[in-house]
Amino acid sequence: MTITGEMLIGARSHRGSDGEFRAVDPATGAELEPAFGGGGVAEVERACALAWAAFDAFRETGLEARAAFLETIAANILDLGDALILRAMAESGLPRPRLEGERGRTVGQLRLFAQTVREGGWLEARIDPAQPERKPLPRPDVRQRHIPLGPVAVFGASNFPLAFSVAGGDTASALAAGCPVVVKGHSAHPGTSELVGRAIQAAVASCGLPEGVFSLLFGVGNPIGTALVTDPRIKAVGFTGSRGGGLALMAAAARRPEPIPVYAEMSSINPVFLMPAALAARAEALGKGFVASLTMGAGQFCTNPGILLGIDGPDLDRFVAVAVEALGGSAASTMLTPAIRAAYDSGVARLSGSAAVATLARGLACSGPNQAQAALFGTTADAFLADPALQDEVFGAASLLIRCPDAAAMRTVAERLEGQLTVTVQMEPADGDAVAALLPTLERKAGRILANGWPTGVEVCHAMVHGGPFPATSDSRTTSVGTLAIRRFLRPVCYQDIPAALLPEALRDGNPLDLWRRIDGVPGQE
Ligand SMILES: NC(=O)c1ccc[n+]([C@@H]2O[C@H](COP(=O)([O-])OP(=O)(O)OC[C@H]3O[C@@H](n4cnc5c(N)ncnc54)[C@H](O)[C@@H]3O)[C@@H](O)[C@H]2O)c1
Ligand SMILES: O=CCCC(=O)C(=O)O
Repeated sequence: MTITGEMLIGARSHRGSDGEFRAVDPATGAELEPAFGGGGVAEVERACALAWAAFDAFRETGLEARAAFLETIAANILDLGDALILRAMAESGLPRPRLEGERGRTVGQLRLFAQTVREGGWLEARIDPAQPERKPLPRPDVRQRHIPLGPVAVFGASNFPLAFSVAGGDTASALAAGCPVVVKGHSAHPGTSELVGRAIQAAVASCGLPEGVFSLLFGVGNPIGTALVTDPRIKAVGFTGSRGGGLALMAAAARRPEPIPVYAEMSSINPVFLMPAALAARAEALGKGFVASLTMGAGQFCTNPGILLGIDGPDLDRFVAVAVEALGGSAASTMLTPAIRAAYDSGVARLSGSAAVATLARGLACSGPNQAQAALFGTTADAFLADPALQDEVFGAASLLIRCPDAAAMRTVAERLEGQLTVTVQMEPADGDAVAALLPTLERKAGRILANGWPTGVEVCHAMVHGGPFPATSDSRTTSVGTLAIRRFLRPVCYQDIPAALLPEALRDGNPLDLWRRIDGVPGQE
């Protein structure tokens, strides 16, 4: 399939005329063909008009039809073959195994949402039958189902050009909910975005859906994103990116005459608590495991372990010695974009320039453009508590070890942390009491709590929470990975004393969709 540099607006391909840009191969610095035409207000207007026109029909598609649509997208992505992997490698600098794995994750995510749509539990159908004889007042017939919010704007993330981009979790969960999607593609991987976008566009056509169900827009700079978020037909936003970008879009959405939710995943340093018995039992293995997680994907994971806490002592010294050796031998890696590399360098300079921070190790020297060295820094609990800037995210393979004098200091630092996507405790059974004392704090700080794993590597499943309190995300009640993500794009509607013939299928007597429903408070398949 040829990459044309065009946007996809409903069924049409369209070249924008508001400037142009090219992808850059971060490993070489070379620009990649073709040039992509930038879109503006006119393209946003067209895409949103089509999305709104498609909404009522799309939201009433049958469960099987919508599930089949998601599965067709998955099949179309696989049919792109190696061309997709080669383009994504060239645009991201990420290695083939990573991208092939990410393609599998993207396809699996679409199929998991298809299964979820078919099951229908997301409708959360509830029926409280009328009780005309009730005294002193009769009870009306009250029924509830969830319906989609409306067209959703999705911002593709730079660091996962497949699993968090055009057909990523935000798009998959929004489409599963019955929401048309307008994607603002990331300028770091426009060719990858166009290929996947055409896979979705083809699925819309082959499944007989209204063309406005999906559009893909590109723009030069930020104006197009702001125009999209402020278009009145857009009813929610999915975003993964910088804290600044997320906050700006949240502000734009809040200023609208009709404010809308922006589900932004922004920043997290994912603290790892090295508990005493775990260090005593396996400090060396923990040191190696930490460095492997830190340097995965050049550290460009939102789940990257950016901070470690341990209690001072010889076992922590054992951990440091192994981590320093492992990190010191880690090869420099190509980062996604010059801007992300510059942000990383700036963060590393800030830490290494702090009088309260020691540089414990740096990775092997860079040997090509846009490469970055891993870094491990150390400080004390007191110094960390004295300088809030020390918990600012450094997006990349850099981490800060905090030496605590005792468990109480570890708990004090934990209380001071901002909201996180993940917190991890490396523990042995003998650490149980200490972890129990920490857990209430950890629950208040994070969306996901791990024991003895590493935060990088998010399982796409029903129980996953990839979210957390601000500033990890804009809404701690949600997740952007896992089937609960569909909830972000749904709202409940109550039907009171509505004539049976006018009720949606999900709420009709006889349960024609064979759903699990809550009848008079009792769950079942009546
Ligand atoms: N939390 C995460 O998972 C994650 C992922 C990638 C990047 N990041 C962070 O973001 C930084 C920059 O990387 P990035 O380019 O992916 O993120 P970014 O926030 O700069 O851009 C993400 C997308 O949002 C758009 N955007 C950003 N700010 C905007 C604004 N004010 N108005 C309208 N649209 C806006 C961009 O055009 C892009 O399409 C990284 O250095 C890192 O700190 C975080
Ligand atoms: O970068 C954000 C998502 C991280 C992720 O999905 C993973 O760790 O697998």
